[in-house]
Amino acid sequence: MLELTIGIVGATGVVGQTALDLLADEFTDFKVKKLKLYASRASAGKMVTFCNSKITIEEPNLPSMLECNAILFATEASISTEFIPKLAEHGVLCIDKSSAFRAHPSVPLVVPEVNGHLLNPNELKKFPVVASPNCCTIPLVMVLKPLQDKFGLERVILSTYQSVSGAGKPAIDVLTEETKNFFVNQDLTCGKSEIFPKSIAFNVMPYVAGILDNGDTDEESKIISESRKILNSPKLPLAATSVRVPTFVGHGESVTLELSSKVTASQIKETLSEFPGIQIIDEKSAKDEDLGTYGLFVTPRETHGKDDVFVSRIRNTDVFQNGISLWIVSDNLRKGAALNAIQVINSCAANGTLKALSSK
Ligand SMILES: NC(=O)C1=CN([C@@H]2O[C@H](COP(=O)(O)OP(=O)(O)OC[C@H]3O[C@@H](n4cnc5c(N)ncnc54)[C@H](OP(=O)(O)O)[C@@H]3O)[C@@H](O)[C@H]2O)C=CC1
Ligand SMILES: N[C@@H](CC(=O)OP(=O)(O)O)C(=O)O
Repeated sequence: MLELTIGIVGATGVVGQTALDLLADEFTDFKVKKLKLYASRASAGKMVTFCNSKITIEEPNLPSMLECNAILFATEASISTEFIPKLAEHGVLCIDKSSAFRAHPSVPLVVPEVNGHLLNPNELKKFPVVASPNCCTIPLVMVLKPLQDKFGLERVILSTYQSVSGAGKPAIDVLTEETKNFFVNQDLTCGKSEIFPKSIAFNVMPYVAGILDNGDTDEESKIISESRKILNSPKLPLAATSVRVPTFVGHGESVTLELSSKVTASQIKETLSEFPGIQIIDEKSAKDEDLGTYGLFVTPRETHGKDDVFVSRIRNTDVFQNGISLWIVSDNLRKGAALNAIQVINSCAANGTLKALSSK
């Protein structure tokens, strides 16, 4: 098995911490020979325990990062922009969780189950950078891809229900504080925090990141453009409304789509259940005792710590000629972020990319 030195930039954040958990689980096909952790100046010097060894957090710096075979960037886009081109030049595989390189024409935007064939060792040898999509894009394309391949995809209308962990660790603290304030001080002013423009506790907000000139939010625009790139369908009509809700982990997505041919709900179930990484929980006619762990449908909280993308509430709708509505939910920190990135490293270990890069 390939033994690798792996780096995580943003190791103290929610995505970085999830990546650490996943690497400690040893679910990967490669072995972590050495782990190097990076965060901001405020965290530099702190110790993190990983598999019984203590690792000192460093500020990102090129000499140290060049010791890595692969680095996961789980911090803001400006850090990726600063370091990734220099590391790539030296043959370090960079997996970027930020949005910095997602639209770059020479950078593959990869969900391994959907377009893992883009992890081509010959191409990655030239520029070893892989972008990992937005946490709503990943589960959405996991569901759209098998339907597109089998039935043809005409259009998509999406509304998201995004947990606060999508906005990082400080956002989890804001929801906790606002909730405590309500119960302890009976204070529920609709004031803004440093993270959200209005109070998020006991509220919902049709606003995830800034609003662009066309009226979409930045989040909506990313979901649209990234889905089109991954599905290789640059003109796919896709309308998205991103909504922040007061849950901690797990993003939900309500999707209505039009397919090119007439399809029943049971054909959709059959097709999706054959796709790796998807679980269908949609037993509306079952008796209570036969419903299993998740019951009739899956909620965001139930996905916490789970790797799969869950699909429920699959049904025909007459709003389009061949219309289908369904509910998607997954752990935004796992498949929506850290897990997808580690799967990319895994695939690059398996297909010879990392071996080719180390001999560069
Ligand atoms: N959360 C999610 O669901 C998803 C997040 N992403 C993307 O992943 C990235 C990380 O997000 P998330 O974990 O949620 O964010 P967090 O706010 O939880 O963590 C941010 C991390 O970045 C570090 N950091 C901040 N400034 C610097 C710096 N100058 N140099 C090095 N490290 C720095 C922080 O270190 P310190 O603790 O020292 O401040 C911390 O480790 C972002 O690009 C985000 O857009 C993508 C998909 C989903
Ligand atoms: N913005 C998303 C998470 C995220 O970080 O997305 P992106 O990597 O596209 O900025 C959310 O808040 O739920």
